[in-house]
Amino acid sequence: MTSRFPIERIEARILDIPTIRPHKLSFGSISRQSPVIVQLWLANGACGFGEAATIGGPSWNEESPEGIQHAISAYLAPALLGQDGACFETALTRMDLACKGNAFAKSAVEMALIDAVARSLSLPAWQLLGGKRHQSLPLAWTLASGDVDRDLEEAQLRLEQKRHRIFKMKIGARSPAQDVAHVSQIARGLAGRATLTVDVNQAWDGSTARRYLPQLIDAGVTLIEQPVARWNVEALKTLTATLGNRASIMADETVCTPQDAMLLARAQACHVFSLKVAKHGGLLRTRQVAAVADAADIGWYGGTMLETSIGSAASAHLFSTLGTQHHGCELFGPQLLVDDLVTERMAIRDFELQLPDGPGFGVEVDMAQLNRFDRARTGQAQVHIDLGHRAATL
Ligand SMILES: O=C(O)C[C@H]1C=CC(=O)O1
Ligand SMILES: [Mn+2]
Repeated sequence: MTSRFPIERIEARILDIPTIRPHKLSFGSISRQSPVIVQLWLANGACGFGEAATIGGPSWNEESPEGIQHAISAYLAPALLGQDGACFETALTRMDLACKGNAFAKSAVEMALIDAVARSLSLPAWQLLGGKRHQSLPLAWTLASGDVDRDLEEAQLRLEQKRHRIFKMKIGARSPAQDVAHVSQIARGLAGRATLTVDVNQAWDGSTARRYLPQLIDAGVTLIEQPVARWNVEALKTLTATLGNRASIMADETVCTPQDAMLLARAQACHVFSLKVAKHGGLLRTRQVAAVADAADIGWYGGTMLETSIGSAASAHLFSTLGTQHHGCELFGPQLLVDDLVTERMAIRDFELQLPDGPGFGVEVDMAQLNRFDRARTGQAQVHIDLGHRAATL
């Protein structure tokens, strides 16, 4: 069989882009994002873009920007050069043979491949991913300044602008009692005008979660993300069974592979999966995890790793193809960054992200912006996270 879209060149670079304010999570505080941006050229001249963003270097999970860039240039790119770019599954299998794990790195390459092939065909990426079912999705914003007044100010503004009315609060860095007080104050300030989520990012053990989650639910929280360590499926299962009639439990770090999804589904250990293209290892594998959710009557949420508009648009194309049992999305990454890499961002109207059309992912990359933030040009140091008072308590 002759190759229709031979892959000619693949390049990966690390960018450093400051955030508009410190973003505080259970494991530390970040003040910049360091996405890896992939460019993939086909022999026909088409070029696609992909992105893998981590949070706090290798703090959210094992992969770091430096490791991702290395995996791509040393192992994944050589496995794909000269291959037919249109055979997406074969490309994924070749990457698996060349490299175990490294889901984020693979996702960035697969993204660039799908963008390049879709552009060659003058099609939106969603056309290659099953077809568009949603024109827009409710868009959440994360309140994570660490300060109640600042969080409330941010939320008020975003409500007035009709951009967001779902707010996710990052907790788990302070004591559970302090977190309950913080969340309750915000809930009182926004009463009746917003939906509230908390993301504990694995910080609590099972008994802390059993004791404090009911208090957060009493305060008005309706969706609870990854309250316990990613291995702690037993605790997730208990929380799902006991809190299920009052709030939904969402798995994030626990659900990466389709096998993780099966395990959670069999154990009835959550109500919702947070889907993230990077942790699932690409757009196609995110569809596999979503299919398990669908088959098990589990809902989905369009998650983010705080990508620029490149990775966010790619995720938006995929999310636009998924089923109806969703809890909206949080593709707000571009808004948290001081600047973006595309000429025009996806639009937000009436609290909803307008899901883009093509060609490819439907965003045009501004090469001057890529060069402006390129670590190879700016010579920035590899500083990713401030462990702050979390480390001081150890
Ligand atoms: O969900 C996460 O764990 C990571 C990320 C998503 C939104 C946000 O503020 O942080
Ligand atoms: Mn999360």
